[in-house]
Amino acid sequence: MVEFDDTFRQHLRELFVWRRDVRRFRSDPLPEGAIDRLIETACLSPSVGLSQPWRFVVVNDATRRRAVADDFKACNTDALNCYSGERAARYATLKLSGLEQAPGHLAVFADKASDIGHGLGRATMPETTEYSVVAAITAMWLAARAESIGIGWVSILNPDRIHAILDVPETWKFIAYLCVGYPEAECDQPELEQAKWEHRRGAEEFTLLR
Ligand SMILES: Cc1cc2c(cc1C)N(C[C@H](O)[C@H](O)[C@H](O)COP(=O)(O)O)c1[nH]c(=O)[nH]c(=O)c1N2
Repeated sequence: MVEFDDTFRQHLRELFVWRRDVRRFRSDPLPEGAIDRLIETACLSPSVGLSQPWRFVVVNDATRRRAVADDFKACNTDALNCYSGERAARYATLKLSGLEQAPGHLAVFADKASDIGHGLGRATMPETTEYSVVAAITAMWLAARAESIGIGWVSILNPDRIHAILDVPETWKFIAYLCVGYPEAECDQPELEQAKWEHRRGAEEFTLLR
């Protein structure tokens, strides 16, 4: 039986506080095997019916990386055009991906057709497949931070284009594109909070008693 003591719990809490979505990466490469190790940890995550629906694509090919970065640029321009006035001006100052600098690129998909898990738990809530993949990404995000590696989730992308660029099976649903690398700086405050876009709110704002 493994026991976790107060010191561990305190460190774990610090890990949660200091995990960041990272958009600014140093150029030094990741150590050999780092991404594989993160994927292995992610595979320990809970999944509906033990279906392990996560599918990872390590994107090393420069042409595909360029195509993803170009898609981000196009989608980000469209996103900017959805705002106006002061909000648009503020949006334009935000750095919303580290695609150009991150040494590691990792796309994550959910396999909607896999029969691993024999459908358990998915009959009334098929979306639990995607939820399982997000649970794995969260585990990976924290495990990375424990190794001082930063992850940045990029969703300002067109899923169909990402699917085509990465040439993955039809039944895979695009969930996330992750930039992986060493952060330029550490901070205990979200970058969007530092940029005064939004602020983190406390649990009491999101909790009901019934
Ligand atoms: C599903 C999803 C999708 C995205 C994000 C997160 C998640 C969960 N986040 C990161 C997000 O902005 C960040 O998590 C919050 O601002 C809180 O900051 P910390 O993660 O605590 O640093 C994110 N950030 C960004 O710069 N570009 C993006 O496209 C996205 N997309």
